[in-house]
Amino acid sequence: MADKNFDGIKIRNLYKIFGRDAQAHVEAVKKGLTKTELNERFGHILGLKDINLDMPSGNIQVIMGLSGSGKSTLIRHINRLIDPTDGEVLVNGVDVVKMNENELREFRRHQTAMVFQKFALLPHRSVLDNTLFGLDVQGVSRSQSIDVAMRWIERVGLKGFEEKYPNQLSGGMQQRVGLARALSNDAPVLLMDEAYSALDPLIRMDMQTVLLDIQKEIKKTIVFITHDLDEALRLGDKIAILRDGEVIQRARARTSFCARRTITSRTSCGR
Ligand SMILES: Nc1ncnc2c1ncn2[C@@H]1O[C@H](COP(=O)(O)OP(=O)(O)OP(=O)(O)O)[C@@H](O)[C@H]1O
Repeated sequence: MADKNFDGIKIRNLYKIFGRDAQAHVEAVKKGLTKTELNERFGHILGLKDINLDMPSGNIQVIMGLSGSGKSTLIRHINRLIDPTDGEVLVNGVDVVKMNENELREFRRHQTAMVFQKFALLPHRSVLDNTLFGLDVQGVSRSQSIDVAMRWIERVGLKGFEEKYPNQLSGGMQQRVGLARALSNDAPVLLMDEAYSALDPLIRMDMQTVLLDIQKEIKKTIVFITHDLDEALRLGDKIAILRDGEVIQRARARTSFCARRTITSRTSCGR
């Protein structure tokens, strides 16, 4: 289970500029150069601009926004699949940006797990073997890892399917495997990038229920990206909305009246 002393995720003054000479333009962006100007004058793309977010331990932080608003860029900074142009990404008080290669490898293995939109299952591995994958990478012994994997397979509702292969499962079932694999790692941070967007609406709701149920028990720090307002309001303890790489609104959810009003009226309510 997640460490009670885990200090959550704090993102401070994060900027990402895509292009060959990104660093040369960050001061100008800080002084007000817009995404359009940066692109037209210098051929660089502004991915993120001055992102500041506090994601407390045990919360589900939803990131919403239209296509191209910067959601994937943001979540990929948390496990440093993308290096920022400027700023800090503090996970449990440690700046991921400053980690060396070894520290980063250990951090990714033990502190974070990811669930992907397209499931990212290995087609020639069974449900059990897919679920074991992260534990194999962590070097956990087989006897121990099988116990852990079987527990999560059961918890996500796939007991009896351990020996099936991904192509023998529906999309919803495949995503349950993705979730079981991520949870088996027991990392305090769970990153979910459009994890449910490929699922049919009823299955999607089902998976939201599975996640909320499990979260009551595991209390991970979850970052969940979605395009869908209803999903955001159902899942999020906190919601941040991005546009053109900037946070344009924040809301607390599941007090959903306030959040829905906030999102539709473009004002702020809660931090
Ligand atoms: N490797 C890259 N090189 C150049 N520009 C990029 C790169 N990755 C992302 N971008 C740009 O950064 C901005 C944010 O993209 P990002 O993929 O994070 O958006 P998104 O909100 O996740 O979109 P979607 O919902 O379509 O996945 C966009 O303008 C995009 O074109």
